[in-house]
Amino acid sequence: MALRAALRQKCGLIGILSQPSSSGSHSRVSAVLVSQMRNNATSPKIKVDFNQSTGVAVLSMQSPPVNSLSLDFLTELCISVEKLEMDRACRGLIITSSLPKVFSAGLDILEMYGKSPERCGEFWRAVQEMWLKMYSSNMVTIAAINGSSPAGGCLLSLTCDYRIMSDNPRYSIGLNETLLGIVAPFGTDKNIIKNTHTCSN
Ligand SMILES: CC/C=C\C/C=C\C/C=C\CC/C=C/CC(=O)SCCNC(=O)CCNC(=O)[C@H](O)C(C)(C)COP(=O)(O)OP(=O)(O)OC[C@H]1O[C@@H](n2cnc3c(N)ncnc32)[C@H](O)[C@@H]1OP(=O)(O)O
Repeated sequence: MALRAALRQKCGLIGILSQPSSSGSHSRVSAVLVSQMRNNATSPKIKVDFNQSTGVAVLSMQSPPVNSLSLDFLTELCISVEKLEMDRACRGLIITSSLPKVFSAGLDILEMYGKSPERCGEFWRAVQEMWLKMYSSNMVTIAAINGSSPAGGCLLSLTCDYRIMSDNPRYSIGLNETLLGIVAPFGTDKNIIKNTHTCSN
């Protein structure tokens, strides 16, 4: 109830949480997705539904099996958020998963093994861009965590203004990446590459 009151106060988003799927789509966002589909051989990993009447967009992560945050995924996510950010009609963003049981498994582990230093740098820059873009967003952002959300998945939800998680004891969330020997690198390119190499060796 406190959350609903806060949302009502901040930007009149009451009612959104109880109707996560939108009734209408936004033509500009659709154009972006069509363009992404043209550029990507694979199907889109992100689906955006914008509801004109509420000013709220629902961004659904749809990258089976576990919405892992690969470079492609992060790039698509950032483009989607950036486009919504530029739309003054869009005041709120709900991030959720269209997969059963998993919100996001965090960073794609395969991006951290056997890759060139250049690719590692590109990947970690994309991670950084994602959380900076989300954290500094002008939109009211909500993570609707409808499944497990370890490590980078947890980070993604922490970048949002609000988090709501399904009440299911089988879903876990937390910053468990050190269990895998992964330490998030510092901000400079030199350290990013050095640190990522440490992880993959
Ligand atoms: C530059 C940075 C600057 C600033 C950072 C700021 C702050 C720092 C704060 C935080 C840093 C955050 C760092 C994060 C690092 C990471 O995220 S590392 C990844 C950690 N993730 C995990 O350990 C998750 C492991 N997976 C699971 O626990 C389960 O898979 C999950 C509960 C998600 C789902 O379970 P289930 O439904 O049973 O599915 P499966 O386990 O059977 O998995 C299905 C297939 O998916 C593959 N998979 C799972 N997770 C990943 C992954 N993370 N990456 C790639 N692939 C993954 C799994 O292997 C299965 O594949 P298969 O079917 O066998 O081929």
